[in-house]
Amino acid sequence: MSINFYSKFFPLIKKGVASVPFQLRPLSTRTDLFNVENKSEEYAIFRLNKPPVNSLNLEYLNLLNNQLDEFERNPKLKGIILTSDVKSTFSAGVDILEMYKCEPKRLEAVWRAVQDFWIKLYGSKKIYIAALNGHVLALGCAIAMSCDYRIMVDNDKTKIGITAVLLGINAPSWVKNTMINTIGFRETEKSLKFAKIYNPHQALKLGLIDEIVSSDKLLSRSEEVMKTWCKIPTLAREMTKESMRSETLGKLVNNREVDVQEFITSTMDPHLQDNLGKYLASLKKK
Ligand SMILES: CCCCC/C=C\C/C=C\C=C\CC(=O)SCCNC(=O)CCNC(=O)[C@H](O)C(C)(C)COP(=O)(O)OP(=O)(O)OC[C@H]1O[C@@H](n2cnc3c(N)ncnc32)[C@H](O)[C@@H]1OP(=O)(O)O
Repeated sequence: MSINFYSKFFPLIKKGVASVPFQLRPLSTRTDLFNVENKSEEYAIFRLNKPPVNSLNLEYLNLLNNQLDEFERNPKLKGIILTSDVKSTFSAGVDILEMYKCEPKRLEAVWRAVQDFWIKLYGSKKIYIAALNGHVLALGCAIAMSCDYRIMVDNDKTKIGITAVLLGINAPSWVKNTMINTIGFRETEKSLKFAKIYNPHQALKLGLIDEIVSSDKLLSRSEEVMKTWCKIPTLAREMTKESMRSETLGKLVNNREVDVQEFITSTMDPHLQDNLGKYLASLKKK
């Protein structure tokens, strides 16, 4: 079995690693939109910070993709805790303004960046723990499901799920596959077909998340889990992750153009544009 999982799927990144010698990174990286805090040589906390809801537009996706590459380039780093500094929201998914009345070229770039993000995250050999401080919707939910473990705050008002179908959208197959791998086929079918949104206790029962903790314990519990997992023999853990995920990953890696075209065609559809307009207005009316 190949252990060169990351380089198999990311030849350009491999090239970067080969040509740029590893350099020691500063202890933390802070931008206006996210914050990386290296807790030790072994793991870091990666906090999204794009109020009000960490929606993902093209520029933000590009920024986050660069940061994922940065993590991959650090051979000592074993894991990342992905969380959000935005009060009550982990992520509301793609910025709907990128999809509404959009230019096809820009929409294509957005979706390619979404694909890149998922491929990098789902295909990473590192340990990703999602510390879900708030709402986890649409692509935000796909991101959480692509991590290795999900811990969510104990707050009945916090929502997690994918409601694409309400807008007339058939979720992309890689999102469906990620969900099937997380909660199984039947629950995925019900969840997507009926636009199910769950509170943390419902999500735990389903296996969509792995643990619930009070908000003050979210990070300490995530770090506790991370420290335990960092002790697992690295190579064996990485090989196990690769063997569990390569088939699902390959389905998008080998099918990116079709996925892009499907997304553009369905998003540009006048009926969907109409729905998106009404949806945006309803979000703003609240
Ligand atoms: C719409 C297409 C869905 C497609 C799904 C398809 C497949 C799933 C897999 C991949 C997905 C890809 C595409 C997407 O991810 S599209 C994003 C879909 N996201 C949502 O439907 C979430 C919508 N948001 C909410 O439900 C709530 O905002 C939330 C529960 C997250 C937070 O509620 P809260 O009450 O705290 O805040 P609000 O007042 O609702 O929002 C504040 C502010 O933010 C704006 N906003 C919210 N979400 C988005 C967004 N995704 N994009 C852009 N802007 C967003 C909202 O309009 C408010 O704006 P303003 O009034 O302050 O101007």
